[in-house]
Amino acid sequence: MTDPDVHFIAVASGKGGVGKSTVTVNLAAALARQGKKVGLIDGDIYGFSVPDMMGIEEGPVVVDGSIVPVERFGVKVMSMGFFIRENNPVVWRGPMLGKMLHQFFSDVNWGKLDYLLLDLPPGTGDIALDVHQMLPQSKEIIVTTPHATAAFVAARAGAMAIQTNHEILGVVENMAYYECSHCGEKDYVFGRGGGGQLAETLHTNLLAQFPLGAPDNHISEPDFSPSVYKSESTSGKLYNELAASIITKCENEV
Ligand SMILES: Nc1ncnc2c1ncn2[C@@H]1O[C@H](COP(=O)(O)OP(=O)(O)OP(=O)(O)O)[C@@H](O)[C@H]1O
Repeated sequence: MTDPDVHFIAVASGKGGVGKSTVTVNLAAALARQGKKVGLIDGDIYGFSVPDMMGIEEGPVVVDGSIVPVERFGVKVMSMGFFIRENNPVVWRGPMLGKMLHQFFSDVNWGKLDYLLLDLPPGTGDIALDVHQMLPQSKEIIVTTPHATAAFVAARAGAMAIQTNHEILGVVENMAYYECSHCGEKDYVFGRGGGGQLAETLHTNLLAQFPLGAPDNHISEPDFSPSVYKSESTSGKLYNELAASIITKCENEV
């Protein structure tokens, strides 16, 4: 994957469970809805979850010696999850995982892409560092919840991005509030201000704030997925706005 026209965007977080993978798959789907050619690498190699979150049931196929990624919601996806039977844990050591990730870039037939998103493992461990170094040209989005501690820990992931010379596109605050479906009032159940505070610490912008709430998807729908919000839902619209601002940031630079 050496095409100079591809925008690489790594999505990082300090802590696990803040919604990094949710943000990655939804941003990828929203970019695809805006007509972009999008790839997604599930780099959370021990804790892969992207295929399940997107409702992918099939695996990639090999054509002429190269792996063809699975396409879902217009997004081409590669994940360690495709190569692990059932839901077994990955018991490989770091260097093997690094090699595997390398192959996701080199041996996969991505075709023409505008954006390649990378769901990083949480934190600042070896694999996160490997991935940062593997993609020197990558930009980054840092995901946090509004809680002050989450934002504090996420600042370390931001510092890693800066140390590896990755440009930070901005901060996304997930689970920012709960909006009452009856009266519309917002309840800041996990506290307030973490995203803004993190953006300030990293000298960047708060790009988006996503509310609490699972997608209103039903298993009987033909394109069911547990985690991709419908375009016309409240969160889906916010993801469309985030995708538009990412496109502006990435494509309008000189
Ligand atoms: N805005 C949200 N509202 C409700 N639930 C959410 C929201 N965002 C994420 N979740 C849920 O929170 C859980 C953690 O989300 P996710 O897996 O995206 O986090 P993560 O940061 O990638 O975690 P890890 O790095 O540990 O894999 C999932 O069950 C997901 O469905």
